Order: sequence, then C-alpha cells, then structure tokens
Amino acid sequence: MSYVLTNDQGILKFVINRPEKRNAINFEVMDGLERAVEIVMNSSIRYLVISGEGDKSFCSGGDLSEFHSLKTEEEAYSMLSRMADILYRIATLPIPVIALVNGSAVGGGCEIATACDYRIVSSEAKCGFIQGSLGITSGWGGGTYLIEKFSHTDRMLKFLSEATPLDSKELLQIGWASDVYSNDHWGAFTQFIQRMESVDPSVHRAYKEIAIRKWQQSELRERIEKEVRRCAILWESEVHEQAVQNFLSKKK
Ligand SMILES: CC[C@H](C(=O)O)C(=O)SCCNC(=O)CCNC(=O)[C@H](O)C(C)(C)COP(=O)(O)OP(=O)(O)OC[C@H]1O[C@@H](n2cnc3c(N)ncnc32)[C@H](O)[C@@H]1OP(=O)(O)O
Repeated sequence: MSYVLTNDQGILKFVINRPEKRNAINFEVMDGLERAVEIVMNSSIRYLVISGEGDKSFCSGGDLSEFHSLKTEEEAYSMLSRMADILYRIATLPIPVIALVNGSAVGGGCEIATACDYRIVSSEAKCGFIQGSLGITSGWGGGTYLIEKFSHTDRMLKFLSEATPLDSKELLQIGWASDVYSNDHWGAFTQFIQRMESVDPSVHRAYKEIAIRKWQQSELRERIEKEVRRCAILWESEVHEQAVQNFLSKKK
C-alpha cells in the first residue's frame, strides 16, 4: 500500500509509504488522503499528522513516471484539480493539521506541507517549490497558500520563484517551518502538541474556524482554482516535457 493510515488515540497518522520514489504522490496516495479526510469529518479525531516513510524524504511531489503520461492542459488539469481539492479539504479540516516533515519536501510535497496548519521540520530536510525548474508553477494550491498564510510576500515570492530548496535554518527564518527537530520525529510531534493537549479539542476546533472563515471570505478556493488552471496551461509547454524527460532519463 502506498500509504499507512493509523488512528493513535484520536491522532490520525497518514504516512506516505513510497520511499523507493522518495514518497512521490500517485493516485493511490490521493485515494488515501481522501479517506483520511472522510475519517476526520466523521469521527472525533483531534489531530491529523501527515508524514513520509523513511528519513530521506517527506514527499517529492507528483510521481513524474506516473504523471508523465499527462500531456494536454485538460489531462493535467484533471489530476491537478483533484489534488488541489484534496489539499483544500485538508487545509480546512476543523482540527489542527500537522506536516511532520521527516525529510526533503519538494514540488507538490512542499505544497502539501504548506497546506497544513503547522510544519515540524527535520534539521536535515531541504524544502522548496522546484516546480519552476520544470517549467511549471505550483498546481495543487501551494503558491496560493504560501501568499495567503505568510507575511513578507517578497520572501514568499522569492521562495517560489527561485525554485530552490531551503535548509531547515532558512525555513525557520522565513517563518515557513513552525519548528525544527533533530532525531526522533514522532517524539518531536508529541513535544509540539504537549501544551495543546491541556486544552479541550473543542477549543482547537473553534480557533480553526476563525482561519477557515477568513479563507472563505477571501475566496481562497477560487484563487487556488486560478493557480491550478495556470499550472495546467504551463504543463503543455515543451520546457516542461523536456525537463521531465531529462529527470526520467537521469540527464540532469
Ligand atoms: C503540482 C505539483 C507537481 C506535479 O507533479 O503535479 C510537482 O510536484 S512537480 C515536481 C515533481 N517532483 C520532482 O521534480 C522531484 C524529483 N526528485 C528529485 O528531485 C529527487 O529525487 C529528490 C530531491 C526528491 C531526492 O533526491 P535523492 O538523490 O535523495 O534521490 P534520487 O533522485 O536518487 O531518487 C531516488 C529514486 O526516487 C525516484 N523519484 C524521486 N522523486 C520522484 C518523483 N517525484 N517521481 C517519480 N520518481 C521519483 C527517482 O527516480 C529514483 O528512482 P530510481 O529508480 O532509484 O532511479
């Protein structure tokens, strides 16, 4: 199975389980994320944690070998919009959502982490929106979340436009990393929520509603839709086709 989903005493843990592909996202992982959202919406889950198997990678974005078959704008849009919808449903879950960034998060992997409320980042991890190096933009909503959630728009536009992963110190400095840890990542999660645990989950839900109301009033979902469409248009470009071909043939 491409993911492992466990309910640990009200903490729903979703681990992308494709370490042989640096935890790249394929349609099966998307199925799993949709299942996780349904569980949260229909039970008394207190936290959702998303992480990756192993210590090398959180997620390397879309599976280039699987998604390389998508050639046209509409073929790309179909995949992009499905994942953008999943990430919006995750972002607007009525509970705290934590990305436990156990390793590199690049491309769509960085988008997933950005859609979460918090990012607990390994000191060894490098994270970045490398989509630009493939001739496309973020396409799952990550760019819109970045501009929406963080101050210093100049730093965020630079983060996107350089298409270069940052190290954990830089990620903390620009405010993207909520916390940085060394060694045991689940221990880091437990420590991160320690104080929250003394507050009733109903309060956490009430505070999350404030953020969700702001996003609804500012038409966040509609703005994400424009990002998705723009990425789909760029997907058709020769630059993108060649960049993916180079990666798959390992010609850097
Ligand atoms: C809108 C989102 C958009 C989308 O696709 O929808 C994107 O996410 S675009 C960005 C897509 N992702 C990438 O371009 C990242 C590609 N991968 C890398 O840059 C590196 O693999 C990295 C930095 C994640 C890890 O580097 P490392 O040296 O540790 O590992 P390798 O490069 O040797 O990779 C090991 C193994 O995994 C395969 N792999 C890695 N990433 C992907 C991927 N995204 N899709 C498919 N396969 C991937 C890689 O080919 C190697 O396979 P092997 O058979 O061992 O050669």
